[in-house]
Amino acid sequence: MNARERYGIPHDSVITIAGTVGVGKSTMTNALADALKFRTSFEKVDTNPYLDKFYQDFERWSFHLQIYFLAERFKEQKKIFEYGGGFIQDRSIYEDTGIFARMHYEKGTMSETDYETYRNLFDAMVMTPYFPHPDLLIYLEGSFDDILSRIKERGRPMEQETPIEYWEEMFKRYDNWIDNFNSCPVLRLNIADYDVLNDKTSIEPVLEKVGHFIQQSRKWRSSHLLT
Ligand SMILES: Nc1ncnc2c1ncn2[C@@H]1O[C@H](COP(=O)(O)OP(=O)(O)O)[C@@H](O)[C@H]1O
Ligand SMILES: Nc1ncnc2c1ncn2[C@H]1C[C@H](O)[C@@H](COP(=O)(O)O)O1
Repeated sequence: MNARERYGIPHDSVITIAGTVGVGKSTMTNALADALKFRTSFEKVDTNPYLDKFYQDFERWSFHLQIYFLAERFKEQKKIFEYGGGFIQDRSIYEDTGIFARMHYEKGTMSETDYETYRNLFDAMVMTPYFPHPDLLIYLEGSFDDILSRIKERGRPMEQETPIEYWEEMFKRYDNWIDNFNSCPVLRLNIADYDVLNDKTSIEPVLEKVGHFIQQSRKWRSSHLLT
């Protein structure tokens, strides 16, 4: 029996991994996809034509970058739908608006007009009854110091040159955002409680929780459709 069957995880599940920059989303995406034999949907950082420019000048490029990310994530969403699920997605579409666009608007590095335009587009594309929400959002959390060490260790030049206050602000916003998030079921995991890089067996308790959560949420969804 494979891991997916062992933990009762449906073959068409869609699981999205959320959390602040550097917390370990891509690593968890790979570990889960490998264990479940699912496809992956990654953010393409290296080929993003705006990301470097954005880190050099937030005001000039924040709108362009949000539109780019929105288009990319929407294409990925469509791909996941066309395959009929069975995906692990690195970062949710909800974080683009709930964290990034909002933060840049509130900090004054995105104009009100640009923010409104972006929000309207986001709501028209995503917040419709036709948008398939994931079965589960896995939220990765940890201490600010641990996350900062991971950003440093990974060493993307644009992130190294960004002031620490930017990461601090994002860290606080994530805390608040996840406490109020209700677009799909959430499983919170603390990065101190597993180590999928150095201990391959530490994915097992994660899979067990994932199976449990997805079964519960599917039962809930079907009973609400029936009534
Ligand atoms: N369990 C772990 N223990 C130690 N380092 C980790 C762990 N998970 C991820 N990392 C490291 O932390 C850095 C950021 O991880 P990554 O998965 O790229 O984060 P994200 O996708 O959230 O930005 C990478 O250098 C990665 O190797
Ligand atoms: N919506 C976004 N706005 C601004 N910056 C973003 C957005 N989504 C991702 N990013 C940045 C943050 C990181 O520098 C890279 C990749 O994110 P990661 O959390 O490491 O996967 O893109």
